[in-house]
Amino acid sequence: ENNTYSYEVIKDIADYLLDRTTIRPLIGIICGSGLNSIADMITDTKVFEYEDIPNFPVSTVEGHVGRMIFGYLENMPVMAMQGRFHYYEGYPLAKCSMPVRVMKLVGVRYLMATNAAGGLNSKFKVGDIMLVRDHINIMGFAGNSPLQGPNDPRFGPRFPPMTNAYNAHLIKIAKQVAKDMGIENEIHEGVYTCLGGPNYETVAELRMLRTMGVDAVGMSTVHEVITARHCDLTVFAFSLITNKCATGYDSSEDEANHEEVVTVGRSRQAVCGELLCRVIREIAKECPNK
Ligand SMILES: Nc1nc2ncn(CCNC(CO)CO)c2c(=O)[nH]1
Repeated sequence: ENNTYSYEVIKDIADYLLDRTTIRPLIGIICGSGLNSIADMITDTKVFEYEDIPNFPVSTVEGHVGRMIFGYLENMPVMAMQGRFHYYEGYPLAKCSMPVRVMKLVGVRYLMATNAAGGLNSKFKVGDIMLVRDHINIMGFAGNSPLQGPNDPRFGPRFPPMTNAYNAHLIKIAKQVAKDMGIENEIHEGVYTCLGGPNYETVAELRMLRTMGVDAVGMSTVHEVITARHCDLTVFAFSLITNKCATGYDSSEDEANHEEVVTVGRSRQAVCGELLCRVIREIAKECPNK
């Protein structure tokens, strides 16, 4: 059943974590495929393996470990998920997104989500970073939403708005940070969509998505962001473009494969980590009493 995580169960998980660390995170981070080293930058850590957290799901995807890391980045208290849950693993979207509600009840105010994605926009090169300006919730078009089922008003409203789901101020900061880092020609802004997976897309599906204005395709993030906006977290997200989507039928177009996704992720995680830390540094300046 979609909403197997009641407020009370989520609260118990949050309390389990809060009882075992004095760290009180303001920022929640989700590490995408191959981007686990972002969490390795966190200092003064308290690490929880997912399997040790009562009622928490476990990650089953290669390239995804399964632990929640509390600690500090740029002197900001954070909690980071190394390994997330995907719909293609057989988890309902509400289960994939429940860690965001745990973050909310732990006291987090910002969600920073990263993912690996296929580049659909022809301007994107492998290794580029796309700041998510907006998303298209394709799975929601068929009624598949993490918010399906009874609404608990303690999290948020029955019908939450999704305009400006991705905070424009943080996108502006990220673009300035990219300029400071000298990577403005590897940074883009665009629309992300999440498909159920685990199969990659057909050429016809990719052409349809491109026609609909999608710039990058993945299998995560959208439902986590919907859940985050429902409980009023400020959202920042970026996609690491790990491969170009094949939009032609000639065999020269490279076929997506997971090993390549993780390899590119690992090769670009330093710049991804640097970008995230510099945005956090700017957030820290705006949160005097952290
Ligand atoms: N064409 C295409 N290229 C991609 N590169 C990474 N991902 C994100 C999905 N990552 C999966 C499998 O690599 C693991 O979660 C995708 C995708 O969904 N589609």
